[in-house]
Amino acid sequence: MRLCAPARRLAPFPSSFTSNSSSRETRESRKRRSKSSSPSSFKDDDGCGVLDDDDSKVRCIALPADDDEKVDAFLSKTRIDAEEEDGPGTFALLTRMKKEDEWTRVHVQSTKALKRDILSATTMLKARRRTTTTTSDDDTDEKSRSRFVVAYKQLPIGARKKMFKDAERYFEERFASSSSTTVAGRGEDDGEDDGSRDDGDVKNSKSFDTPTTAQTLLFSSEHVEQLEAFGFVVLDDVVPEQAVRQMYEQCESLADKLFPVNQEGRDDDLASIKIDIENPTASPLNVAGTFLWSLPRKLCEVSSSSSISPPKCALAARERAENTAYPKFAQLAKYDKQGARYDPHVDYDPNNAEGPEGSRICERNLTAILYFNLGYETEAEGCLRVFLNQKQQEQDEEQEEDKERGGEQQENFLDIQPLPGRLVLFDSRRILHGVAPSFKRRWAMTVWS
Ligand SMILES: O=C(O)CCC(=O)C(=O)O
Ligand SMILES: [Fe+2]
Repeated sequence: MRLCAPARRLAPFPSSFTSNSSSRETRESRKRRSKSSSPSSFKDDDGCGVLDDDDSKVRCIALPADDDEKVDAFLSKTRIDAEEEDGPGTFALLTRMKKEDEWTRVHVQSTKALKRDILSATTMLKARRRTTTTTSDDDTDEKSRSRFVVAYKQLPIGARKKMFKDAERYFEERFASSSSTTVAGRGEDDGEDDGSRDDGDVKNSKSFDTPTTAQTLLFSSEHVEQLEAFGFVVLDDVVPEQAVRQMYEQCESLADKLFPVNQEGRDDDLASIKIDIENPTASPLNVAGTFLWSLPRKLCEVSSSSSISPPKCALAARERAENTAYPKFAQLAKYDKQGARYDPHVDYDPNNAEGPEGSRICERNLTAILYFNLGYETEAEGCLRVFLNQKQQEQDEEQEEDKERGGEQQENFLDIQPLPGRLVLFDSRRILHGVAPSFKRRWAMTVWS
């Protein structure tokens, strides 16, 4: 296995795991907000407009699709900007596609920086509109119909999920005659944890050749022993090159459908993909997800055929993976910005029981990550940084000292390159890890079983 040379001790990653810092909206800021946002009917001069729906308490804002300045000015005027005290919030967003005359619906949830989220979503939708609409003889008509509609409402903490559902219903009734693409960026995430809740789905319109399946013969007893001893194991080329390529292509086709987590300490964009394990070859990423969900069983099988006890994390993961009542999701993550990273964290949080049973953070046992990064073969950036646990580190240091007295001390982490077809498995409850700054688009699929 090719690993990056251990870098310096990790300075820029503060040990901030999950942030729970979203401040509650104060009475004053609510007052300010309601004073500053008065209109009660849809005004449409300037291409901007606001509608407050008294019954649903949803505020709906229409923004021109082609004028960033106007959008910016309007959002500032309505005071949903990052400077204002961060209140929990929810919004959803629609744009109208010209040709098919369909609504594309994008959901975004946010507790912070609402304006930034809206702007990045509008930018993305504009880009998508540009690539999907052809030049038309009826440009005026397109302009008049192309605008973004944002519905949002400020909420007390804890009420977000319900509100999100309400906003969704509101959109359905008001606008959505048909929706061509559904993107669930952050699903039921309440925006306060690591943003990787397993919810929502991405339906991909592109059709693929029948994907090649991932390897079935995978683990040796050494791999299982490594997982037990170190808490993690790395396996290369678990997916044939052709299959990695198909997976990579599907990732790229979904690139503009992912949403930023907007959480301190991480810069990835996410989508949660529903995995149909009954129909593994439904799409290349479904192959990948099915494969990742099959790993706990494989680990246990290899253990029993080699007469070694399966690692505890694998046993617990198998139970979860094989419970057919639990929905199966995989997280698709894209690190796209220059220097995008994910600070050190542990995937498991015993206190986080949000979401449906079977996909809660407090239930995670085994983390399985598959990389699709064609073009990363020679890069030493965007490594998965695994911190060696103390016990192991002490052992390594002792050995090192035995070998070369006075030699350089062993670093306490290992950098693992996100190479295409590489699989990394680790104990979700034991392993502290992060993503070192990446300077090239980086794709990973993760399943927590
Ligand atoms: O993509 C990776 O290598 C790791 C990402 C990660 O740690 C996570 O999403 O929890
Ligand atoms: Fe993680």
